[in-house]
Amino acid sequence: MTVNTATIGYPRIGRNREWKKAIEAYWKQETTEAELHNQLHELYVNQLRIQKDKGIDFVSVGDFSYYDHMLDTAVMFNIIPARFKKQNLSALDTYYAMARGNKEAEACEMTKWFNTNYHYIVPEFTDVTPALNENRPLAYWQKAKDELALNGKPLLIGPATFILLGKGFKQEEVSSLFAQLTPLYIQVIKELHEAGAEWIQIDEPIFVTNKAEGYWKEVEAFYQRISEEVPGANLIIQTYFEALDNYQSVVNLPVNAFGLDFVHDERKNSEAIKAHGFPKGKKLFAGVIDGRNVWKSNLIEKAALVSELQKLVGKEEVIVQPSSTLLHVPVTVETEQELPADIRAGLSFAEEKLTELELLKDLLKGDSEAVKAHQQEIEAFSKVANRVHTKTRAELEQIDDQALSRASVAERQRLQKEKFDLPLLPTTTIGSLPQTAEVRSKRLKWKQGQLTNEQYEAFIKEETKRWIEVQEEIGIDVLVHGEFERTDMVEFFGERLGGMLTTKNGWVQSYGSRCVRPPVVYGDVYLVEPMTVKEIVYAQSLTEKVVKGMLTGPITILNWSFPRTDISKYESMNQIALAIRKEVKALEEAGVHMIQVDEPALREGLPIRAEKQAAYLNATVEAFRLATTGVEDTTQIHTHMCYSKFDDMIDTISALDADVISIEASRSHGNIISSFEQYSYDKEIGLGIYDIHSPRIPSFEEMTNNLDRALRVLNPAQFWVNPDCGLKTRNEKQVIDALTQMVNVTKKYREKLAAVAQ
Ligand SMILES: CN1c2c(nc(N)[nH]c2=O)NC[C@@H]1CNc1ccc(C(=O)N[C@@H](CCC(=O)N[C@@H](CCC(=O)N[C@@H](CCC(=O)O)C(=O)O)C(=O)O)C(=O)O)cc1
Ligand SMILES: N[C@@H](CCS)C(=O)O
Ligand SMILES: [Zn+2]
Repeated sequence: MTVNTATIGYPRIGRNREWKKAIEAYWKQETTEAELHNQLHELYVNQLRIQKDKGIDFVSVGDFSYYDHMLDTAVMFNIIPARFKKQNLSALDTYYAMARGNKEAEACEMTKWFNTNYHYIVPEFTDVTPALNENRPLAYWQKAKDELALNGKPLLIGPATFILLGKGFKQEEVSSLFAQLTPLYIQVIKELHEAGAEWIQIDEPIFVTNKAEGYWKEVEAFYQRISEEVPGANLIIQTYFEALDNYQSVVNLPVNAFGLDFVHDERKNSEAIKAHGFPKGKKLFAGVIDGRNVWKSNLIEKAALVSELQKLVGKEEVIVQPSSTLLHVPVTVETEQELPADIRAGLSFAEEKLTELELLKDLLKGDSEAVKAHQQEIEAFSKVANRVHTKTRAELEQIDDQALSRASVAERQRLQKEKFDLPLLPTTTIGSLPQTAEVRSKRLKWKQGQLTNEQYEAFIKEETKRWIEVQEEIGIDVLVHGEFERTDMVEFFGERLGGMLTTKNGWVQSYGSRCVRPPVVYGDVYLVEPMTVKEIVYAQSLTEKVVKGMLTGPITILNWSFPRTDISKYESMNQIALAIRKEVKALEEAGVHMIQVDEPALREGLPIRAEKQAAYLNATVEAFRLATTGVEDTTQIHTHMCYSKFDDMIDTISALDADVISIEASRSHGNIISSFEQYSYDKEIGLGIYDIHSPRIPSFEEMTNNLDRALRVLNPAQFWVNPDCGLKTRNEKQVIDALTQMVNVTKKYREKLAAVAQ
C-alpha cells in the first residue's frame, strides 16, 4: 500500500537567485517585459520539474509569483488602489508600482507574513471594485500541463486570509467583502475544475490564528456557496505554521480535504483528530516534514506519526507533505560543499525535503533499508563534538536580577542629556548606508581571494570615511558608520559567533526581490572575539559628533536564523544575549557610549497561539536586558524595530528599557502612533518619518506631516527624527536627497517649536 506525497509551495528564487536577477534587470530597464516573462516562465517550469522528478504526487502550482502572492491575489481580483489605476500603466508596471511605489504614488503597505521573515503587500480595500482581471491559478496550472504534462494542484489564497490580512475597511464591511469576492472565487474555481484540475488548494493560514473567529458565518457561507456552485471540485483547505484551535469548525467546512500542520504545536492537531474524529471519506494532507527549519527529519518517528494518522483517518486518506510551503527554507544543501561534513549531514533544504518525502513513502511501504543512510546522517550530526560550550552555560547560571537592571529612566535621561548635549529633535539614521554594487563586488572579490584582507579593509575604511563626511555635511546629529563591512545584519553576527554557521548560497526570499541567508544555530552560542569594535572606533575617530555602535540583538539574531531543536529557543536566545552583552561592554570600554541593539524581529517571533505569547514576551525582555544592561547609566542604549505590528505590544517595548527606540511608522501610515495616545511612554523615541523601501524622495510637506502627526501624541523633548529603517537598499543620491530633506524639515520644525515657546 503506497502513500501519496504533496507539496504546498516551493522557493521561487532558483538555485542561484535567477528570479531576483531577472526581476531586478527588468526594473533597471535592462530587459523587456517579454524577456522577463520568458525568464520567469523557465524558472517556474524548472521548479515544478524538480518536484515532479522527485516523485511528488500532488505538486502545488501557481505558488510562483513575480513579487508576492498576496499582491498577486489583490491584482487578480482588481483590488488596485485608485492612485495606481489612474496612472494607466501596463498591468505589470501597475503591479510593480503597487509593490514599490513610484514618483506619483506611495507603495502599498508591506508587513510580516505570520511569524516568518517573509513580507507581503497588504491589500488595500478602500474604494475598489472587485472584479476578476485574470484567472492566475488557471494560467499557471495550464503551463504545468502544457510543459510537463503535470496535473498540478492550483493554489489560491482563501478569502478569509486575503480579506482579514488586508486593510481599508471597517469591521462591519467584512461581510460585504466576502459577498463581493465570492462570485469571483467561484468563477476561478469553476474554470479550474472544468479545465481538469484534480485538487485545488485554498490556503487559509489565518485559521491558525484567532482573527477569523468573529467571521465564521461568512467563512461557512463562502465554502457552502462554492460546494453548491462547483459541486465536483475537490478543494483542500490548507492551514500551516501552527495547529488549529478551532479544529472542529474547520473540519466541518464542506470541502473534500484538509491540510494540517503536524510539526508546530507538537501533537495538538493529532490530539484533536483523536478527540473529535475526522470527517469520513475526506483526505488529510498531513504536514509532517518541517517546512520552516533546515534539519533532517527523523523518518522513523515521522513514519510512526503517519501510521497513527492513518489509523485515525483511514489508510487511503492520508497524503504526506511538508508542514508549510518550502518558500522559507533555502533551495538545496548541494551548493554548501564547504560546510563541515558532519554538520552538513544534518541539514535538509527544499530539494532535500522532497527526497525525505520520497524516503518516507518507501519506509511506509515497508522498505526500511531506504532510510538507513539518512538516519545514520542524523546520528552523525547528533555527535558533532563542539555543540556544548560549558563556560557559557556556567556564566548564564550566574546572571541574577541585579545584573539585568539599570538606574531609573529619569536618572539615565538626566545623565545622558548632560553627556550628549543634543539639540531638540535629534536627527539620526538606523545604521546601514547604501550597499552599492561596488561594495558588494569588492566583498565578493575579497571572498574569492582577489583582494587581500588589507585591500578590503582599506576599501571599507574609505567608504566609512566618505559617508561620515556626507552625514556631517548634511547636518545629521548622531552618525552611523554605515555597516559597509556587513553582508546582512544577522548573517554578519552568524559568521562571527561560536555555535553558528553561515551558508554560501542558502538564500531565502525576504521581501520582493530581496533575499537573506539565515545563519544556522547548531550549538551553544558564544562570543569568540569582539565583532564590531574596530569599525565603530575607526568611524568615531573621524568626527566630533557621536557615532552609534551598531549591533543586532539576541531576539532578532535567533528569529532570523534557523534554530537548533535539541534545546529550547529561549536557552539559545539567552546564550546569544550573553555574547551581545560582552560585545556591548567591549564597545563601551573602547569609548563607544551610544549603542544601538536592533530588534526588528521581536514581533515576528511572537507565537501565533495566545497561550504561548506571555512566555515569549517575558523571555524576549529578559534576553534584551541581558544583552544591554551591563553598561554604565551614562551609556545610551538604542533599539530599532520595523515592518511589523508593534502597536499592541508597547508594554513589552517599554519593558526592554532601552533609552531610545526608533520604530518604522511611515510605510504603515502611522498605525503605531495612536497607541501612544493612551500610553504614557517615558523613554525617548523616533517614529520613522519616511519610507526607505521606495526609491521616491518624499516631499518636504510629506515629511513635515509625518513629524507633525507623531508630535501630536509625543513630546518633542523625547522625540528623535529618523527614517523608517536602514538605508542599504537605496542609492547614494536617494539617501543624500532624502536625508537632506529630513534635516531641513527638522530644522524648520525646531524653529516652529522655538517660536511657539516664546
Ligand atoms: C531589515 N530586514 C532584514 C531582514 N532579515 C535580515 N536577515 N536582514 C535584514 O536586513 N528582514 C526584514 C528586513 C528585510 N530587508 C532586507 C533588505 C535588504 C536585503 C538585501 O539587500 N538583500 C540582498 C543580499 C544581501 C547580501 O547578503 N549580500 C551579500 C552577497 C551579495 C551578492 O549577491 N553577491 C553577488 C555578486 C555581487 C556583485 O558582484 O555585484 C554574488 O555573490 O553573486 C554581500 O553583500 O556580500 C539581496 O540582494 O537580496 C534583504 C532584506
Ligand atoms: N541597523 C540595521 C537595522 C535594519 S532593521 C540597518 O540599518 O539596516
Ligand atoms: Zn529596520
